[in-house]
Amino acid sequence: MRNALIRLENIHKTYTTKDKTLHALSGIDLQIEKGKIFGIIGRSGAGKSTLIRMLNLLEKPTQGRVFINERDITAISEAELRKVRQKIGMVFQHFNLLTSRTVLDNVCFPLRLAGMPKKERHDRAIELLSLVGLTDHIHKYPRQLSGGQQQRVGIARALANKPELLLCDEATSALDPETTQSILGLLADINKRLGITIVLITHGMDVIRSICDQVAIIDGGKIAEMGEVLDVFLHPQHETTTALLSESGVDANSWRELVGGVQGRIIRLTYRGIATAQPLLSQVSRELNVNLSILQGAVGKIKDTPYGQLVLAVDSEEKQYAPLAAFFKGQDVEYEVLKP
Ligand SMILES: Nc1ncnc2c1ncn2[C@@H]1O[C@H](COP(=O)(O)OP(=O)(O)OP(=O)(O)O)[C@@H](O)[C@H]1O
Repeated sequence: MRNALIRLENIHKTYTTKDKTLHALSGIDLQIEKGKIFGIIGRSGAGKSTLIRMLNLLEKPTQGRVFINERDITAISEAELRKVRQKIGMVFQHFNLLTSRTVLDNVCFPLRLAGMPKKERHDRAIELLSLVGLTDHIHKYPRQLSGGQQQRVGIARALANKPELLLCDEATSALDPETTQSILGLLADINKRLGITIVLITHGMDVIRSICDQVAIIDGGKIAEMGEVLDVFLHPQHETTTALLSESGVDANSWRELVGGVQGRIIRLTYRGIATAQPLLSQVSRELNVNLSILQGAVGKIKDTPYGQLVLAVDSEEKQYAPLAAFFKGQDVEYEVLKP
């Protein structure tokens, strides 16, 4: 891949305890492009935390290699690794702030560790706290802030050393839905404005849908499926993906329950980048004299792209099917026959 910031090569992680050996990750190959937001989703115990902690080697692989900017960081000294880690920010589920320090001091802390002079780190921290919208709270203590505000401090702190990569370990799991959206909005903004690559792990497809460009679904320590979020949402291939989508209200298969009483063909139309296919349906129905009834429909937005997917029953003369397919293909609408 051109522009890969991260490349994992055949990563295995085995935990050995007294009475058993557990394969937390088995043969993970993965590339993450610079400037993207990459989501890792899976059920509890699938291996997400182990995987994200591999990216800064907080967790060392039992086998395999981790490359950042094509440099193998499994083969460098601890001192070099510390420098690499300074350029990787990390945001945690429970914020991990220093409770006895003010908001300002929390953000200054990593800068002090990096050896930045006092005045400079003060100015940089003020600038970062303004970026995350906390200018009015810099002298407060973490306990005086809401969960969302504490996470904003966590994000400002993670950005302190101008990282190239931001790792978010369930960054919104402890927050209510509204606060989750505002934190996701902040992360998307940071990605866009500062060009920082973000890797996040989550249990929720809604998080993936809101801000990610690419997604990997992991199951039992392996990658079940991986790709562009739009493709994975619209054409899930693996049963874990389908189950996770269905839990977040995206059920691509409910049309099957209606299919018994339907005459004619069943087709599926998928479109991206246009808000609604309604005018196309009216036009084709009029021009080709076909009756279309909607068995299932979903319209929405994935990140910034509107999309729709409609399952239709077509009542028509046999000779009209070919022009019908041609019409949609000509409109950049994907046309699939689900039942001939
Ligand atoms: N230090 C450890 N020692 C032994 N087993 C571990 C250790 N860390 C993780 N595991 C095991 O490895 C597997 C993967 O764990 P991991 O925490 O990566 O999953 P996860 O997908 O992040 O789960 P969750 O969503 O619940 O956090 C689990 O079976 C877990 O019990």
